[in-house]
Amino acid sequence: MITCSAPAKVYLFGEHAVVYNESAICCAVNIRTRVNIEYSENIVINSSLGTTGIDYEIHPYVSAVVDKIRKKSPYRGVSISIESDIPVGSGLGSSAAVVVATICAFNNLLKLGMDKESIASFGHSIEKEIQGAASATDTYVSTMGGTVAIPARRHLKNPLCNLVIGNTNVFSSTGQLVAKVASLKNIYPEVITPILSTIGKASLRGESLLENEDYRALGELMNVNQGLLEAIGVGCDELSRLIHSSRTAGALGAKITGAGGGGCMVALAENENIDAISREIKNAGGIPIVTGVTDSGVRVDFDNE
Ligand SMILES: Nc1ncnc2c1ncn2[C@@H]1O[C@H](COP(=O)(O)OP(=O)(O)O)[C@@H](O)[C@H]1O
Ligand SMILES: C[C@@](O)(CCOP(=O)(O)O)CC(=O)O
Ligand SMILES: [Mg+2]
Repeated sequence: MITCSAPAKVYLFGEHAVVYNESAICCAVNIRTRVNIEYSENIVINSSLGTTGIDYEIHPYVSAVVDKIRKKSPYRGVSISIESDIPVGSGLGSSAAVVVATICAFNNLLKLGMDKESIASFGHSIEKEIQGAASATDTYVSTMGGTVAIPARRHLKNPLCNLVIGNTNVFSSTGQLVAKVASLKNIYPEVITPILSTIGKASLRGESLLENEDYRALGELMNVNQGLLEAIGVGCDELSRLIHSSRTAGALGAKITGAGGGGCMVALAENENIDAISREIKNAGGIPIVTGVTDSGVRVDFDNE
């Protein structure tokens, strides 16, 4: 049996805009998905979503990995069992983490000899296949860990501040939200394109603020980014409540992370405000998760094959 795990991620800046090649800053965070794999008579995929064979309804991402690897290097069967601390369909990159950890597990079981760059780019091809348009950000950051400036893939200083995530517990499908932004951009290109490009500029400015450890300004620009995400239609009442409560409780900045339309927000917080922010997220109907950036991307946790 082999166990591989991969982390979730949050965007300090740039979700959605990054799909149109604008800049983004994305951090791997300390919440992980673990994938166990072993040889078996046939193909079994087990997760909190159910137990299936190859099944593009219930396990589209894992099924796509299984199919693609089988074409490259045929094998008889495997049993895959997934345990995850990352809420599914919540903007924390659960899809990227499960894809990257599954590829890593196959890589070790079948001795495919893939390096991390190949795992990340294989992961991106799967996200594109299932999600429709998809940036390479989630799969890259989940593979490599750390705080990464996109598109340069430059590792930045990890923020010394805390990250308080608030989960609305409202499921949102990334594919649908990406399609919604595409449709808005199609109808009003002269309005939406500059908004996406301004998000990219906020992100670029964020790179130097992060390097200078100017978290006050970083938070202020995260709030600007939030306004622009609202403008492209990916906000919702539940997210707004958590974002505004976090700011009232002292967050330096707070915004959606990931696709939006539900899912999670992230607040940048100094130590003394963590408890108040968590409490206010709870009072506003959300589930708080206090976390930090991890440098540990995808990894093998156990291998006795
Ligand atoms: N633990 C898991 N086990 C099986 N599939 C998962 C798991 N986590 C995520 N997925 C897959 O990823 C999908 C959610 O991906 P997505 O819509 O991109 O949201 P996000 O990546 O923000 O969580 C799920 O519907 C499921 O297909
Ligand atoms: C909206 C987007 O920028 C991020 C989506 O992240 P998540 O799947 O919601 O965790 C899409 C992408 O980059 O492919
Ligand atoms: Mg996803």
